[in-house]
Amino acid sequence: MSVFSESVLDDDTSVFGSFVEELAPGLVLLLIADAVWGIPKMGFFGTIAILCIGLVYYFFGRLNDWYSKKIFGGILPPFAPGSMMKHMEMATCGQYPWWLLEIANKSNSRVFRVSRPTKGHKCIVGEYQVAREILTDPQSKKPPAIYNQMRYVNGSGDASMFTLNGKRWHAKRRACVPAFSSSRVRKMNSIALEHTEAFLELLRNGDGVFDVSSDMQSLVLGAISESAFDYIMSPQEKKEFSESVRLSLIEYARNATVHTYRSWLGWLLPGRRRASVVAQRIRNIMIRVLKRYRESGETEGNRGTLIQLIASDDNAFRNDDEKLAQLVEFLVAGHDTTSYSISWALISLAKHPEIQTRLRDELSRMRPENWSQSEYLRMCMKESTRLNPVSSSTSVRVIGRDIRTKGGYVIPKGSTCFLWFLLLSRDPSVFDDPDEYKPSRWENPTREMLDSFMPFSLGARNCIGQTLAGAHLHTVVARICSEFELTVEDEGKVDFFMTLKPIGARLKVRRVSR
Ligand code: HEM
Repeated sequence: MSVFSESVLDDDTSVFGSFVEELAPGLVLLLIADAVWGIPKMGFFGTIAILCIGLVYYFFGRLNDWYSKKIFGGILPPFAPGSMMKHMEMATCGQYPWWLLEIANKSNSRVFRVSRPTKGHKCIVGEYQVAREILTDPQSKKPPAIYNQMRYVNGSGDASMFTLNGKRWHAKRRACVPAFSSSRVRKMNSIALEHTEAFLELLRNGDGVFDVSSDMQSLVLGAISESAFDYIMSPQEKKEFSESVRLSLIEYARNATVHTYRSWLGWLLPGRRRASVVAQRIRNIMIRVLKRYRESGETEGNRGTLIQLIASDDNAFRNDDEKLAQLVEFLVAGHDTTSYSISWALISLAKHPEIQTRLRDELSRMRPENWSQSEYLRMCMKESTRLNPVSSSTSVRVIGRDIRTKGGYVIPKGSTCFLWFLLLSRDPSVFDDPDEYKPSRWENPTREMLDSFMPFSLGARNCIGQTLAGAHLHTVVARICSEFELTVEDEGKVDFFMTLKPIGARLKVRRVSR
């Protein structure tokens, strides 16, 4: 599978690049002044004065580092190589996680700062002790500047659980927790199994090849919509929803969080206009979901489902806009992550026939209702989630106190920390052969391995849907593998925005006797 191949360190523009960028405000002023008055009219001293502004700006940056050291009694984490422009370019391309992983593996610290044109320190965190400390600290907060962008995805710009801090977040979370009780997850999972059976029927009658990401997206979207919202999505709606989510996440979750000016320019930018149109389409689908629920009302069958809990709670969700925003969020957060996790698991098994055969043998010795207890299935799923954690970077926090890294650096209070699960789960000092798919490594895991594995994040803001995701992952993968032998027809390519996606990967299936 093609991943990032060009080495960042071969293209190290760090020293010269950051100097030029930090000098840039002075140069820009000079150009403006030249255009307005003409440099000759400004005179020699005027030109020097403007250049000095740039220099002061540059030295202030250096001074800031020195000052921080004085205040925090520690050295700030090192800057990642690469200029600010390079980082912004990489952060908006699909190869960003691999690029950061390469930086982490080649540098002496898995915590490093990156240059962004916004206030405060920005740190990439790839050290599990620091990640755990940040995620479990009640003083850590989600930065509104980043999470607020996600609000546009629902078409109204209204707040939802994922984007809020404080009391309003807590009320929404508490209202939705019962939808993920073990009995509800069992019911939801039995619907996912029905959708899997329908998919297997298509495989039996198909040409023996399937596009793993798009088929798993369709399967999981249908299953979550039916089981959590009591709504059966048409194939057309599924397609429209997936495509709209893709386009709106590219704009709001990726481009606008890096280029903050995009929010100010709004309708002037084609990407922003397009994202706004597709966000309305997402909202329209949810309006139909809510309308259908209201027509049928609360029934024995839908009691305790997400739609019933959200629609009937006027305190946690104060109006229809908030209800719709929350419904969108669940479908977006749930289907993308779960379907790509299933896809990665199937791809890993397809690439490793001996592991696949061992798994199939183990499943064949068990009754299907006991598959979830299969130790080998659990190890295979854990390993594919470690190797390709779909939510590689969804956790961003502003820290409420100074935090010291293993190497003795200090991340100062108020820094924005991007927690990269890919960097944790491929740390060579924790995992032997970190880039290899080896389920057996989980037979006797070390404490460090267990502590580095946090695909659903940690603390109060961990994933509310993790039990459902885990159940779907085990059920769908086990059911497909029990009947079909998988091989890779086309590896496709890896893409990243919000989640890590195996795009265009096609698997070949051959039916095995059961
Ligand atoms: C393999 C599948 C999944 C993965 C890897 C995953 C991962 C995550 C992660 C890492 C977070 C925390 C983000 C943060 O720290 O800011 C999160 C939050 C969340 N997830 Fe998931 N998730 C998955 C499936 C689901 C499902 C199935 C649902 C619901 C149907 C869901 C709903 C949510 C929601 C609503 C939040 C926000 C929780 C809050 O802020 O209190 N996720 N997820």
